[in-house]
Amino acid sequence: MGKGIFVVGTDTEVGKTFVSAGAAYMLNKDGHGVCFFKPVQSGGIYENGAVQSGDVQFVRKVAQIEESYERMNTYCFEASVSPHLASEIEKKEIETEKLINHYQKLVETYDYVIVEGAGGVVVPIKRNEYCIHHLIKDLRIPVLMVTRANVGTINHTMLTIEFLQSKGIEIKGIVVNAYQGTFYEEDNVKVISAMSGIEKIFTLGKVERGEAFIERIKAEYRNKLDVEDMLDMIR
Ligand SMILES: Nc1ncnc2c1ncn2[C@@H]1O[C@H](COP(=O)(O)OP(=O)(O)OP(=O)(O)O)[C@@H](O)[C@H]1O
Ligand SMILES: C[C@H](N)[C@H](N)CCCCCC(=O)O
Ligand SMILES: [Mg+2]
Repeated sequence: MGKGIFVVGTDTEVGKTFVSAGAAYMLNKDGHGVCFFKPVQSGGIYENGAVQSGDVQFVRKVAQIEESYERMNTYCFEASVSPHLASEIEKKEIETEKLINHYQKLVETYDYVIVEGAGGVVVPIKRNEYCIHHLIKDLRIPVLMVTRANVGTINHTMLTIEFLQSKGIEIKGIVVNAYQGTFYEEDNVKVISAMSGIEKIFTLGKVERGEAFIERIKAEYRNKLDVEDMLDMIR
């Protein structure tokens, strides 16, 4: 039986997929059996005549995961809105049992499973019923938080931490993403560290797009986050 970690963000577009890809790559390179799981994707992309999860495709590419696409994503909706609304628009009900079962199958097969939600932790999967944090509880796994580095992150990060702790969800660490080392970003990390008491806080730099983007992401990861740190969090 393997272990799972749920990558949560303080918002959408903070870099959950970016961080998941790097983490999966590091573990894979170190010889561990690792898979990525995106239970619900909204804002899917058209590929080979079907709507697919761009997050799954990105992580598979960076980490060279060979698992079939179907096992790595349960629901994928085209509308780029909250999952509960995307599912209503497309008249496809999300069965939460399915999400749990798919995760179970993966965690029985792999040493480590990296799960990515959608947006932040209070994003609804089913209207008035079930959110990302409910899924985290049902999967019984700890979380790795991804936060922005820039101005505004102290508030978002602390609110997310307080909320997760109030639900009894364990936070293994924080990745402060797209960190550029400005004086205020440096101070943001200090403040979050002191206010939260969370020991494992890492920073990942902003990788410029263009040629060899994937290779530069991998290099950024190798330089910043030791595989032992990653294993420490996920174990
Ligand atoms: N450190 C970084 N350097 C360069 N680009 C980055 C970095 N982090 C994220 N990005 C880019 O920013 C965009 C948003 O990141 P990402 O897709 O990982 O966010 P997300 O939190 O997974 O969003 P969602 O809630 O939609 O799943 C992507 O295009 C990604 O490639
Ligand atoms: C479409 C987007 N990229 C994500 N997949 C879903 C983000 C949902 C955010 C909902 C909200 O917090 O208001
Ligand atoms: Mg994502």
